Amino acid sequence: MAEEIIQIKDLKVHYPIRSGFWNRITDYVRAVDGVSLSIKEGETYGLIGESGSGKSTIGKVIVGVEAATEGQILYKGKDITKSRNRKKLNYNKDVQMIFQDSMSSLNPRKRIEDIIAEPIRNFENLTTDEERKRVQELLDIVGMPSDAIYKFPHEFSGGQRQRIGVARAVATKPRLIVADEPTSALDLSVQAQVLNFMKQIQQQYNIAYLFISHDLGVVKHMSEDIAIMHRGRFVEIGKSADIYNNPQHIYTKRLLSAIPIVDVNRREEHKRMRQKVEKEFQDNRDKWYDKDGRVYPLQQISDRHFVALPKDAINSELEGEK
Ligand SMILES: Nc1ncnc2c1ncn2[C@@H]1O[C@H](COP(=O)(O)OP(=O)(O)OP(=O)(O)O)[C@@H](O)[C@H]1O
Repeated sequence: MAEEIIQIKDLKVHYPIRSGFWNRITDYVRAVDGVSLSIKEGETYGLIGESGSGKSTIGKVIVGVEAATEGQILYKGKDITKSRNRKKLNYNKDVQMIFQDSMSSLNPRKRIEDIIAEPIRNFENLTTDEERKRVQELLDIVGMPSDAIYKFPHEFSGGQRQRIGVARAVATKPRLIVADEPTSALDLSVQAQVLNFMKQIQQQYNIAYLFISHDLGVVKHMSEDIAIMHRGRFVEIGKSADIYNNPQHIYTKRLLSAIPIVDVNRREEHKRMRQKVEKEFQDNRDKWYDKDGRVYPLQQISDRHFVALPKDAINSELEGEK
């Protein structure tokens, strides 16, 4: 069985809000408020939530561009919030990121050769010929022509730039890639191509992905395990098939009901189902959320399925156990 490559334990990221003449801290944005997850080697973990739920912040802490307020991140069992462990484990080489917006994440003034070679230069001492060979291999892997090396990012389409972003992320032969909405800026048909070759590369190189998206439909095709996030906390986590077939939290049900359906004959039925789910959500939100509008801690409901059950359900279960 695959080993866990990364474990996040009770991660919190709170950003201070300053105000007033003295610019004092008056409150905190609890962007991430106590989440735990683990990703196995070569597997994809899907992180789903609407805008502002805290998904990108988790990704940023993993790649080290944001700091954790509390909690631990273990890579191969070692806490990488300590810089000596990051160095010892080659963490910065092994963990890479793919961004949503390839136009702003690829330097517009650099040629593709330099963009892809940059991470290699940070970690390896290759000759110019060796480096060019590696860059051309990487372009080949993501299905781009070899003369792309002489061009600049604006000379490519969005889908092609996303491929270049993937080639760059794969350049250091990473073990884990944080993919933050990698296809949400692309047309549907191009999305499918990019997702397919991300899967191919994963199998070829045994890379694990943390796949971040607001789109449940996309994550379903990519991930073995998923977490649904809302206001900094996990609402429901488990095997993606279990959550899709048997969602338990009213928020998850609402997200699933919002996925558009293709079959025109079922549109009316789907509309009625959406209205029913929305009513359930509005009628019951006080039970499922605390006074700050946050979900309660996760409870295990079956082998790998955890749900942030309402407080009443937790209390009545405890009553039952007495
Ligand atoms: N540097 C920061 N300072 C203060 N607040 C921040 C900072 N970065 C993010 N936030 C806030 O933290 C919350 C979570 O942001 P985050 O970007 O992680 O959400 P997200 O789910 O990835 O959303 P999106 O899909 O829109 O990127 C938001 O309320 C955001 O405004």
